[in-house]
Amino acid sequence: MTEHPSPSKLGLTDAELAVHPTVFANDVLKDQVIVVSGGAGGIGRAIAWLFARLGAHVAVVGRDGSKLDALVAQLAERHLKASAHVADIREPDAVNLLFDAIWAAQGRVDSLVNSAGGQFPQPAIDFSVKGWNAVINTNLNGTWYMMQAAAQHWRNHKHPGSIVNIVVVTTHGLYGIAHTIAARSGVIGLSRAVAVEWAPLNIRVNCVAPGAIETEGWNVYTPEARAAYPRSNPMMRVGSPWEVAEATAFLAGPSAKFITGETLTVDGGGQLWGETWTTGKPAYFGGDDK
Ligand SMILES: CCCCCCCCCCC/C=C/C(=O)SCCNC(=O)CCNC(=O)[C@H](O)C(C)(C)COP(=O)(O)OP(=O)(O)OC[C@H]1O[C@@H](n2cnc3c(N)ncnc32)[C@H](O)[C@@H]1OP(=O)(O)O
Ligand SMILES: NC(=O)C1=CN([C@@H]2O[C@H](COP(=O)(O)OP(=O)(O)OC[C@H]3O[C@@H](n4cnc5c(N)ncnc54)[C@H](OP(=O)(O)O)[C@@H]3O)[C@@H](O)[C@H]2O)C=CC1
Repeated sequence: MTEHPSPSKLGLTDAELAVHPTVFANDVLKDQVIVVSGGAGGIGRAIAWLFARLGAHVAVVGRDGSKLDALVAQLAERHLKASAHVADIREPDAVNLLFDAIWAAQGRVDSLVNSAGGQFPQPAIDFSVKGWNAVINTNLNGTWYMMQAAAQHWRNHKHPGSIVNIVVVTTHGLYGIAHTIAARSGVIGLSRAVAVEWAPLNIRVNCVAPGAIETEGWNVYTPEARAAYPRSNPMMRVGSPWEVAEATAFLAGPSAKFITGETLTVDGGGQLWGETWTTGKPAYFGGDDK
């Protein structure tokens, strides 16, 4: 994967996330257990901090154990409850064992937030089979394995639950990331379908669709593409992971107890106005990319 690292860190640091003001009351998720995939990434990390600060035990999931352990240590320093779980969401057996382990250790799971995911920018006409499969397996199949394992455990334990899937805004042709638009459209459709099937199990399923949110995940885009992201919406700025975290807390918790099958867009109005060119603006559209 080609990386274009920024000279400065993108997104929010743990020190900032520890004190960022929140609209929620301190104990709104007290005693709850929340699983956050991609919990050591940019958006997942903000979600982990917010949910832990709201009183939950946060089980953070990813492939890189050292990143997860470092985050759990940072949370523990502030007397916040968290545990680190290494798993590749593309491996259904590992995902099932993950939920077995969290239930065994914590005795409950209340919410699942799927923030693990990503893609690389490339014109669709040039996608390789391996590249296409990497994006579909991660974002559609991986998210599904997590959703199904969470729901099966809730059914077995006769416990209510809620799922929030972090997706991408799919209403525009977002140039250069067609594979992820396909995968995320699948997740949105799937969420709507199982919101109905799983309502009898007292499981709600919603999505949050972020616009351009500054995180280290952006290192897969060129500095020129990143510099243009503020023009992707009429607020003329990029979003913060905290803004996605608060929308996620709203949907995951009791504030959304009558909401299911919904997708909440957090994009500064980008669906209404703005330009997003993940591979640069082509000459055809008035840009200078050949
Ligand atoms: C309308 C509303 C307006 C809204 C405005 C929205 C604006 C949004 C702008 C930004 C959109 C989204 C941003 C984000 O989501 S950033 C945060 C997410 N994080 C990432 O994306 C991190 C990087 N991506 C990943 O890690 C992916 O998950 C990935 C699928 C690439 C990783 O999977 P895996 O580890 O399996 O992948 P590999 O590195 O092994 O690669 C597998 C094959 O994929 C192909 N590939 C990978 N990178 C590239 C590349 N840069 N170019 C072309 N092809 C690539 C390739 O075939 C790989 O195989 P090989 O290595 O063998 O060649
Ligand atoms: N930032 C943005 O502008 C936007 C982001 N999004 C989406 O929001 C989600 C979070 O994005 P963001 O936090 O910025 O991205 P990051 O790249 O910062 O974080 C993604 C996390 O996902 C984890 N992950 C990736 N693949 C797997 C896997 N197979 N199994 C387990 N964990 C995995 C990674 O951890 P590890 O490497 O340890 O496995 C990483 O911590 C993604 O789905 C992203 O596409 C949507 C719209 C815009």
